[in-house]
Amino acid sequence: MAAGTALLYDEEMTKYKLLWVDPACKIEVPERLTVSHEALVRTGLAARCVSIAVREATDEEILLVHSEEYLEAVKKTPYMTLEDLMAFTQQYGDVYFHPNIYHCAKLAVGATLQLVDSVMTGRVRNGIALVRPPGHHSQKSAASGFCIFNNVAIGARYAMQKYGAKRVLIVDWDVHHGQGVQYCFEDDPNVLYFSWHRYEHQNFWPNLRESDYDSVGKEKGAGFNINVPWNKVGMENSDYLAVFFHVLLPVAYEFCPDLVLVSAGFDSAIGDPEGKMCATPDIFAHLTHLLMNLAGGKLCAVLEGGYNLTSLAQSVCQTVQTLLGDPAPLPADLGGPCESVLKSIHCVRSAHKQYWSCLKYTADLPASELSAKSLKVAEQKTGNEPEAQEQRSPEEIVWPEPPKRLCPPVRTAVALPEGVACPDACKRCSSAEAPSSLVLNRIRGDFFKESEDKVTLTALCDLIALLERMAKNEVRNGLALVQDVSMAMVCVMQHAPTSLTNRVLLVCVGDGCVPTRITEDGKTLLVHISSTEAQGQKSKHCVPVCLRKGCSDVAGFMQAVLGLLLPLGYEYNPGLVLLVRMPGSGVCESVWQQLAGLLQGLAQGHTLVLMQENETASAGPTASALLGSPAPMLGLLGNLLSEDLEALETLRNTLQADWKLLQHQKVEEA
Ligand SMILES: NCCCNCCCCCS
Ligand SMILES: [Zn+2]
Repeated sequence: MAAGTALLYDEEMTKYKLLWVDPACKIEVPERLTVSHEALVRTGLAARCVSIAVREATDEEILLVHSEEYLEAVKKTPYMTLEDLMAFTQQYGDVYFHPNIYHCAKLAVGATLQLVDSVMTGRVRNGIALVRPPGHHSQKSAASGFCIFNNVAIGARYAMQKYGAKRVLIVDWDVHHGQGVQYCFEDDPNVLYFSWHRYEHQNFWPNLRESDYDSVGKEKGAGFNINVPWNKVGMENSDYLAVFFHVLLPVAYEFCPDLVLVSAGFDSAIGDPEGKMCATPDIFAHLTHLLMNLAGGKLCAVLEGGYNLTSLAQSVCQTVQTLLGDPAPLPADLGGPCESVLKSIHCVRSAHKQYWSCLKYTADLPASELSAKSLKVAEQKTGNEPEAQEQRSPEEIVWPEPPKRLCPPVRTAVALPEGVACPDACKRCSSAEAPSSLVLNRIRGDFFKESEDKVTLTALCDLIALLERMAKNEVRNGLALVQDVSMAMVCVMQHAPTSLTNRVLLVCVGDGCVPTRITEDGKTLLVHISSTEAQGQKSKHCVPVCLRKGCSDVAGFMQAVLGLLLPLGYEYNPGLVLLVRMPGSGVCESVWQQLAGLLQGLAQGHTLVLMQENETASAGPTASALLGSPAPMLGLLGNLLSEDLEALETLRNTLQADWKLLQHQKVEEA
């Protein structure tokens, strides 16, 4: 299993800049790279990465995307006079040339390809290339938006040609639409391009009609181009997460890529003069985490935009720290997506429902939306400006520093019955060392008035000992094999330190009943995925999910996780995630590992997995997920059962009054 995070950077790419006056280009400065790299060095993150040398791209590599005419023209720029450079620049939009920019553009592509090599060969698990000039706006025969060569588009073609990558997912979280990438792959079903971008009904650069949600790709590529327009500024963390849960992740898992490229632009962060959004830098820790179990963890992030030097540096650090495997606290008070984003999400899901079975049950767009589309086009004629923006200048906007992250010395502790081997790299935890007799008495008092079943008692104490070490942040997460998972659940809820259990997300996988004393204690959110219709009451804190084919239904299970469990978990923001595998759950190993991997984005990674002691075969795979190994790819998901999808949709529509992050469509105004 590949490990390690690559970091590609070379100060040579700082050696070009704007040589004349152009208000549209003055924000693209060399300091963007130096502040990012220096922040990684200062925080000690750079030292934890595997430094990979950059190189120049070859002509052949550049020609994977660009025309010979364009390449030949750019080759002449190093020898141009200032006047010639200005004249040459005139033919393109919002970009500038410099005698050294061709050299730097080759290094940006070369760095990207070195990163792809390192990940595809397994030298590292994932990585980031800090490059300039950026790439996602440049086209076959045109420079655009500070971009000369399309780094990520070339990277995708290179991965398919050299490594036989079948399906490449490109996630473009930059605040601008990477039209260059869209044009490159719009008829290619092997490259799924996802972009969100400031649009304001075509009033924002690059002001393209084809940046809207109804550009879904062409011919064989139909369905493989996803545009999420931000029609207002000021988008927040909840908006970004809602789009991941209700648009990107369900489709990305259905697409099942064997490589993820991120056009990592950070002009979508707060303080950026271009984006004018309000999402805080720590959101990139979670966006990164949510992508890290795709493609067996093969993720290459390539810098695009980001023009506020403070939020850029913080966002880069947040991304790298998560690539390195460190857990992140959730952003504070996550709510639901705003009205405008609800419309965008609904429009995108509607435009793509015919291509992706996970979107099949998207409700029709309200009539108002459809007419609004034509209305908006009408409005273009008037070119009316979006409403007045924040009066403060971007430099004056302040936001809290991203929170420090806990990194417990022990990643995974295990409480196992005698005779069960401790999985590699895990630390065995036994009560022999830890809790005072107080806990033992408490447990004895609760569980064993009469019989003194030593074995069970010891197992429960081992479990509590593990949780006490988790509460002290000596241990990040844990795995316990127990005789009776129901009893163990009750024991955890009763005896674990309250710092962990004041809000517990309890995820039960498989048939079986959960002790009601748990679901009524007001400090638990239960999500129970099983094959049986909900017997007990359904409530805000008790969410039964029924998969008619049971937990062995990979597609249904993943859609329940991505579109229901994760949004609930992020909004609930638990102190502990208790993941329980009920006896005979039938859940398949790789789905179980996906779940154990994804849930570690919550509770700062404090996940406790409970399994029946006879599931020793699953102890190894579960431990590897808890240790941070990416879950195996699921392969192409089978078709979703209509009844399950509909039931899931109904469940979300019922619960969204209480859980706003479940909102994903604009229901017809009453
Ligand atoms: N207000 C200045 C207009 C700049 N328009 C081009 C932006 C390119 C971003 C590349 S990520
Ligand atoms: Zn941008």
